[in-house]
Amino acid sequence: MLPEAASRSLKAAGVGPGARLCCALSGGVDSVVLLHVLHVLAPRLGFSLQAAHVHHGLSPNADAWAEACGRLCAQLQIPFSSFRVTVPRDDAAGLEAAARRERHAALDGVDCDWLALGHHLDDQAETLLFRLLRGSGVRGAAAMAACEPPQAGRPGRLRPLLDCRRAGIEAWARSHGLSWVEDESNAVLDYRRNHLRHRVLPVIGERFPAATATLARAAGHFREASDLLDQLAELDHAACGGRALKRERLLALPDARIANLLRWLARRQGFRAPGQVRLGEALRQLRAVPASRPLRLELGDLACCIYRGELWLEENFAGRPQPQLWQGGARLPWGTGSVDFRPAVGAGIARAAVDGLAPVVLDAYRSGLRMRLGMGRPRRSFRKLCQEAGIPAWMRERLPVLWIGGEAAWIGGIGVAADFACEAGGAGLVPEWRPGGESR
Ligand SMILES: Nc1ncnc2c1ncn2[C@@H]1O[C@H](COP(=O)(O)OP(=O)(O)OP(=O)(O)O)[C@@H](O)[C@H]1O
Repeated sequence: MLPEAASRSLKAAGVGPGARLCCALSGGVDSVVLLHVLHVLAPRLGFSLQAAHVHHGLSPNADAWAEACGRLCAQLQIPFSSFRVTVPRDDAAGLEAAARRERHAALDGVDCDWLALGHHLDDQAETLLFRLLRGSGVRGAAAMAACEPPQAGRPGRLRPLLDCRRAGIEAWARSHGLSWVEDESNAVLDYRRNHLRHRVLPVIGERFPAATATLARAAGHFREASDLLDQLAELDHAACGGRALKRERLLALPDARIANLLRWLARRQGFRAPGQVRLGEALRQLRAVPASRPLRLELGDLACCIYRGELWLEENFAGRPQPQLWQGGARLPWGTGSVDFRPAVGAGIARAAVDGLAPVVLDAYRSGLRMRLGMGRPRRSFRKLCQEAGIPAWMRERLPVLWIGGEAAWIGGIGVAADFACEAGGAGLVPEWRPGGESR
C-alpha cells in the first residue's frame, strides 16, 4: 500500500528512468520508511537513489543519529552523505526556524534532481491548521505540495508519502521490522506544533473522525486556488508590460490584483513576499503620488521603484552596482537591470570614441563628475544634472555612467556628453538603460 501510493506520487511528478533522487534522512520513522520504500521503487521506476542526513549539532544524540543513518544506508547499499551545519542558538528567527533554514540550505546543495522528504498526511493537516492560526493567506494554507519542481540551482522536492497516514507508516515500519531513532527535541523545538498534534487534533478527532483527511483535502483546495492566483498574476504581469511594469496599466487594476501581482513578482525574483500591512501602505502611496514623481518604497527585503512611468522590484540595498568593462557587447548587466548598446547613425556616442584605445567602463558616479550636454552649454555638476533631469536622490548612486578613458561620456537617464556625441550621419552607439528587471 505505501509503495503503491509513493509510486503514484513519483509518477505524477514525472520521476522515471535516469532521475537522481536523494532521500532526506533524519533517522526518524517517516524518513526511514521513505528510504525503504524508495529502495523498493528505484529498480521499478528506474531512478537512482542516494540519502543525505543533516547533523544540526543541537542534540547530545546527534552523532548517534548520523551514525544510525549511515549504518542503514550501508545495509541497503545506498550512497550516503552527512552534512554538519551550525545553528546559531540566538538566531533572530528562533532555533527551530534557524535549524530548518540551515537544513534546507545543506540539502539544497546535494547533487541530485529531487530531494524526497518524509512528510505525510497528518503533517499536512497540522501544517494547514498551524498556518491558519498564524493568519496565512491562500498560499500558506495550500500547505505542502507533493511535488515542487526544481528551480535554478536547487533540486526539486518530492513528498511521496503525503497521502499516507502517520499510523500507516508506523505500522509498515513495525511489520517490516525496521528500527529508527526518536528525536527527543521534537517536543521542545516545535512546541506549538506539538501542542496541535498531541492536544488539539485528538480533541477535534473525537467529534470529526475524518478531520485529518478533511484538513489535508482542504489544503488541496487552497493549493488549487493559490495556483489560480499565480496564473492571474502571470496574465496581469504580461498585460502590464512584463519586465518593468507600466504604472498606468498597473494602477488600473483593483488593489487586490496589484497586491497579488507584486507578491508573485517578489517570489519569482527570489524574495520573500511582502506582508499585508506593508503592501497595503505601498498601494496607498502608489495611488497617492503623482504619476511624474519617482518613488521608492521599501518593502522589507525589497524595494518597489517607480521611475518614468515604469515600476519594478529590486533588492533593498544601499550599495552601488559593480563596474563593468564594455568590450563591444550588446548588453551589460547593471544592478537589477541592464544597459543595452544599440548601433545607430547620427545618434548616441561617436563610434570612434568607444572604438579607440581608451577603456570603456560602465560604472556609477565618481566624485568630481561634470558634464555638458550641448557644445555651447556650461559644464554642470552631477548633482545639478540629476536635479534638472528630475532624478531622485535614491537613484543617483545607481545611475549608470559610461566612462571612456576616465571621462564621463554618457549618464543613464541624462544623456550623452557633448564632447563624445556622434555627428549627424556618423556611426554612433546608443546606450539604453533598463533600470527595472529581473537579474536575480
Ligand atoms: N536532520 C535531517 N536530515 C535530513 N533530513 C531531514 C532532517 N530532518 C528532517 N528531515 C527531512 O524532512 C522531513 C520532515 O521533517 P520534520 O517534520 O522534522 O521537519 P519540519 O520542520 O516539520 O518540515 P520542513 O523541514 O519541511 O519544514 C523528514 O521526513 C526528512 O525527510
